[in-house]
Order: sequence, then structure tokens, then C-alpha cells
Amino acid sequence: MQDVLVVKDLSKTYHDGENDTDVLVDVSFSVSAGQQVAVLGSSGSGKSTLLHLLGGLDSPSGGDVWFKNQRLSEMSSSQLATLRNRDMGFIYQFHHLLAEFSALENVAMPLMIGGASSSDARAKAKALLDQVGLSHRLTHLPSALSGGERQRVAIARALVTQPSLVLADEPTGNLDHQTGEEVYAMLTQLSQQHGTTFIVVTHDRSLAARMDRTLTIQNGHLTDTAKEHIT
Ligand SMILES: Nc1ncnc2c1ncn2[C@@H]1O[C@H](COP(=O)(O)OP(=O)(O)OP(=O)(O)O)[C@@H](O)[C@H]1O
Repeated sequence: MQDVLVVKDLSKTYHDGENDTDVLVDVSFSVSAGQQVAVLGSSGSGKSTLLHLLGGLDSPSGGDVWFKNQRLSEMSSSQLATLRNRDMGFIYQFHHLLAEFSALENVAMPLMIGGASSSDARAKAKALLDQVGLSHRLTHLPSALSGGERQRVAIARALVTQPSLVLADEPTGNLDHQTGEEVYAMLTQLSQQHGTTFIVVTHDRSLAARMDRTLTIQNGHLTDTAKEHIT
């Protein structure tokens, strides 16, 4: 199976005044198309740092990330922005929805930024909001939605461009257990349906156990546990 992501000797050191913090040290792995990967590690171990490097939101101190054979370090910031808009989806612990736009407009936004017509973007956004069970909440502003509903809008927004890769940073960390379970089930089911490669940072080992594979960060190094061997 084709690799969507290839990570080679990736390192990240933060320089903060007198202090150097080696967060990631020569980390290497690859992720094949459609694979679902959990990233585990204690607080401060570097999970968000890794996700930012994979999404080209931050630059490594050493090593490289290739996304669909494109080396991120060779791309300009505008090329990276286009790549992220077209082929990556991001979901955060807090939904990051635009407060003054409706659920439908929030989900349509990435398509419109990518140049789609308003009618096309709204039709696709509506279809995805239907899929996440929010067809009755299209015109609601984020402030008029529950926490779980907001995360479902954020999921729809991340998937609306049909990205190859979705990066999620504790997407259910702000929800109660039951709602978190529902949102997580929806996220994994939709990414499976769409054949999306999915990398999720979580503290929850039981959620991680349901993924194809777990990457655990400890002292800057990765332990890679595959649930099953995927060729
Ligand atoms: N911009 C920065 N400058 C300096 N140090 C940083 C910066 N960003 C992160 N760090 C440090 O890097 C380490 C890893 O941070 P990161 O946010 O990646 O951890 P994490 O595993 O996602 O943590 P958590 O589970 O608590 O969210 C931490 O020790 C943090 O203090």
C-alpha cells in the first residue's frame, strides 16, 4: 500500500533562553493510505509538536517529512497553505469554529477558500453535516450548539475537502465520556468510509487500542505498536 506520510530522522529542539529542550530525537516512521494511528505519550512528551510537524505548521530542527512524496521542507509557506487546505484536515480539542458563521458556512469555508463556488461548497457541506447527524442545525451559530455538536461540525469541516490525511489533537478531550465516545466513533467511521489516513493524539488508551496502530512518544523517541501487520 502507498505511504501517505514518510518521516525520516525527525528532530525538534526548542530553544528557550538558556534552555534547549530536545522534544523529538531522530524519529522515523511511515503511514500507509487509510491507516488509523493513535499518538500516545505523557503530558509534555511532544505529541502536539509531532502533529504540527506532520502538518507543516512548524519546522523541524532536523530530518524530513514527506506527504504524498512531497518534501514539506522544500515547499514555500503558500504551497504549504494550499496543500493543507486541499489535502489535510485538522481537528483540535477546542473546535476553532468561526463564531460569526453558521455551522453550514463553517463547513463550506475550506471549499470556498479552495476556489469552489458558494452553491457547490454549501451543497457538499450540507451533505457532510447530514452524515454527522446535524441536518437540523445548519443555520445555528457555534455558540448555539452543544460541545459534542461543535466537534461534529469540526469533523465535517475537516473532511469536507476529502483530504488524504486528517490530523486530530485530542478531539474528544473537552467532551464528557459518552459524548466523546460518540464523536470518536463518528470520526473513525467517516474516515474509514472516505479512506482517509487518520492520526489522532489522545490520552485515552482504550480509544488508542481501537486504532490500527499506536505510536508512543517517550523521552523524544517513538515506540511503534501495530495492531496487525498492514502491507
Ligand atoms: N514554542 C515552544 N517553545 C519552547 N518549548 C516548547 C514550545 N512548544 C512546546 N514546548 C515544550 O515542548 C514539550 C512538548 O510539548 P507538546 O505540546 O508537544 O507536548 P504534548 O505531548 O502535546 O503535551 P500535552 O499532552 O500536555 O498537550 C513540552 O515540554 C513543552 O514545554
